[in-house]
Amino acid sequence: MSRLVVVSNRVPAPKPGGASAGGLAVALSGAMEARGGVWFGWSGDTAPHDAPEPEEARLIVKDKVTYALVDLTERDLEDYYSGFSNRMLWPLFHYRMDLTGFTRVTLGGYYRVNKLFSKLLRKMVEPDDIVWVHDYHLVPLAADLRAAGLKNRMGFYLHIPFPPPDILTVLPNHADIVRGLAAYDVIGFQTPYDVENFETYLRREKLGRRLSGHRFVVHGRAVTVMALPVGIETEAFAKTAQASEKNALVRRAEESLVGRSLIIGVDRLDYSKGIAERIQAFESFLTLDTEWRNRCTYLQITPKSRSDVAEYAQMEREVAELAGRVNGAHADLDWTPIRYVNRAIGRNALAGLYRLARVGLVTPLRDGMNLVAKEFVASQKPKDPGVLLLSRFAGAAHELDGALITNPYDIDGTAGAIARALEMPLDERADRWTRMYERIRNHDVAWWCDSFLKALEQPANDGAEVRPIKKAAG
Ligand SMILES: O=P(O)(O)OC[C@H]1O[C@H](O[C@H]2O[C@H](CO)[C@@H](O)[C@H](O)[C@H]2O)[C@H](O)[C@@H](O)[C@@H]1O
Ligand SMILES: O=c1ccn([C@@H]2O[C@H](COP(=O)(O)OP(=O)(O)O)[C@@H](O)[C@H]2O)c(=O)[nH]1
Repeated sequence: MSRLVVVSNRVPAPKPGGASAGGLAVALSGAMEARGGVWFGWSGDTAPHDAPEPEEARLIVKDKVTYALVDLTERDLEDYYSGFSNRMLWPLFHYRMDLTGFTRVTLGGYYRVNKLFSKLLRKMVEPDDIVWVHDYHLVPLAADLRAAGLKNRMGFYLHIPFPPPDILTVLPNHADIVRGLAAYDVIGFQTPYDVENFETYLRREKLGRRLSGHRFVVHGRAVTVMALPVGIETEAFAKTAQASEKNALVRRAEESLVGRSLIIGVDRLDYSKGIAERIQAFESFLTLDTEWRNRCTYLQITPKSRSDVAEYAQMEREVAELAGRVNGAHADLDWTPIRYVNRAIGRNALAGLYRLARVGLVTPLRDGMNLVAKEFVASQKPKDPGVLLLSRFAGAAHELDGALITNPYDIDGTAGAIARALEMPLDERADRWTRMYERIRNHDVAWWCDSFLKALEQPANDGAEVRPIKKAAG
């Protein structure tokens, strides 16, 4: 078995109190701990503005995993992470052209950091290693590594949606980004919709086509393209949830409900998650279904995220104001309808809270997958499960057909679905839950990881023409 080298912007390197809220790190941690290898990426630390460019990554070895970490300067983070990745690619790929901000400076920073990663990484990669790069921050990395002579098998997985061509082409360097993808041997997307959008883009822009099945020609190079939905450690998560009934925080939360039904939402504070629309739907539900007043509590756990990006800072204010306004309008002397928590909760307690909840609200406006939806399902009591309300715009909706599927833009429709979920009889709840649990048990994170690596480790021998990759501009 070849050594695996995983590359991602965020690396959950072992550090005291380092609980990470974010699905990529959560998904990969289990897989990396099981297989071992090298995990390369940003350390999470900021180097001083005038620090010399690093010549080597900093290594931390824990069990089977070597974490190879790079500090980035404030300028790099501003341009590459906050700028091009999170102010251009993120909103655009989540269908939010209105929130994008493109500048040549941030674009330059994106290519600059990818080149820095390539410079440090190629010193560590051995000829037999397989390299698996994750997410939109690092698309050009393989082209840079190939330009430096690396011939390894390299795969790329996109954790966020791949948008339709009319949206993607808003990106001034869209052709370069897709040329960057062509340097990989295997490209993984979350859902068949993403593959469909990719294929339509190639056809319309005349940059490639499907050969057959999973094989595509992209910019003249043959690559494997797959829809492979990311999973969770389903059975381990279910056990954690069961054990978490005794967790002190969960017990406190349960006692504080004094018998009221719990409705839960767990999301990074991100406009893609539809938190404001969800709060509005909850308010509409309280207004329409007055008999539920003082009989349910909505707990929204929302750690702050990417606060250096202006759109996130603005959203922080708007959501806090909205939650405050709804509470002001509907609270009673002994009841606060919405508990809005801005800190990250550890996964043990989270599992117990999901299990306590009668309803899980997962209503993003657009989401690559959404692991919270799967964690909620994994945590339920088989004999008395809660109900998942799931946006049709989450990747998870392609798999979790036992959820109540909602349109988060339809505020009153979502309000009606909350009432339906709270009132759903046990046999229907159990039937829906069983279908979903079976799906996530059979398609867990180990399945996802093994399926991708199998495709990456076995070169396809289809004789398709492969011509050398031109270096991506930057
Ligand atoms: O690293 P951050 O900027 O703090 O953001 C956290 C992660 O958010 C995104 O997660 C995505 O991956 C999940 C797992 O596949 C998926 O369920 C979710 O729908 C996606 O939004 C982002 O793609 C990651 O790179 C970030 O680390
Ligand atoms: O307070 C929190 C909030 C979230 N999470 C975790 O962060 C991940 C969020 O992943 P998801 O795919 O739902 O969305 P993303 O944040 O990656 O867009 C899930 O595993 C959550 O359990 C956490 O550990 N603590």
